[in-house]
Amino acid sequence: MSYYFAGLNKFSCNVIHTQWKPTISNCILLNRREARNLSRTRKTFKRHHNTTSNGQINQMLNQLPLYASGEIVRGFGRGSKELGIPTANFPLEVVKSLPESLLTGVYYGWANVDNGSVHKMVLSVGWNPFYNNTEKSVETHMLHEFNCDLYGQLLKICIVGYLRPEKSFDSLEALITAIKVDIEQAKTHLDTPENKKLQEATFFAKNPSECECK
Ligand SMILES: Cc1cc2nc3c(=O)[nH]c(=O)nc-3n(C[C@H](O)[C@H](O)[C@H](O)COP(=O)(O)O)c2cc1C
Ligand SMILES: Nc1ncnc2c1ncn2[C@@H]1O[C@H](COP(=O)(O)OP(=O)(O)O)[C@@H](O)[C@H]1O
Repeated sequence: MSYYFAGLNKFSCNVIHTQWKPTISNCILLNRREARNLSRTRKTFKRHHNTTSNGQINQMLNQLPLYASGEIVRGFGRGSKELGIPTANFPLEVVKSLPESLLTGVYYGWANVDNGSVHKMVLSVGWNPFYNNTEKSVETHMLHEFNCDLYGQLLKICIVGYLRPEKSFDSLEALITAIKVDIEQAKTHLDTPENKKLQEATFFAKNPSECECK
């Protein structure tokens, strides 16, 4: 079988790729189908960001899956009240610690809170052009109903794939519709066997030191 490689960066977790192929470090092995998916994502990305160079696109996509964690802090409170789509926000230091090559836009992946069950998620990275935010934010909406708020708890995310760039919209309804489409796309992408594997990542377990995270 032919293999293709996607590099990981310092935010990634060793155990993910060592489970798959212990002899090769800092790489993910992709089979032909996965490599085709990556190439398709690259083309979608290029269509949306036609000013972005191939180098930038490759750099961004090659670092996925990308892992991050931090305490959940307050945002503007619009997610629940205006959109009906609550988003758990990372503090500024976590936002700043993410690689600059992670371009702004909408992503999908996996997330858990305080080492609990791992849920599908959609993620917004950027300045929310519809609201013209002045501060960059990284906001996670988990596809799960929580019966309490999560402020102060530990959020861990694994960013798996890219969906689209951030946009401004003519109305709040248009923004909500776009996010609902993102959610449906995320559900489908995360159901593929290669993406489902990442839900089991040791990164999400209680004691991260057990997974040799870098
Ligand atoms: C999947 C997803 C896609 C989003 N896409 C956009 C977008 O295209 N443009 C935008 O201005 N904001 C976008 N947002 C961000 C929302 O505007 C933001 O989450 C909302 O304003 C709540 O912010 P708050 O947590 O500060 O209250 C997106 C959020 C999510 C979860
Ligand atoms: N499914 C969910 N995904 C993300 N956050 C959720 C979810 N359900 C409840 N929450 C809670 O709602 C908060 C987000 O609501 P939101 O109105 O966007 O407020 P904020 O602007 O303070 O982030 C999260 O910080 C979390 O405490």
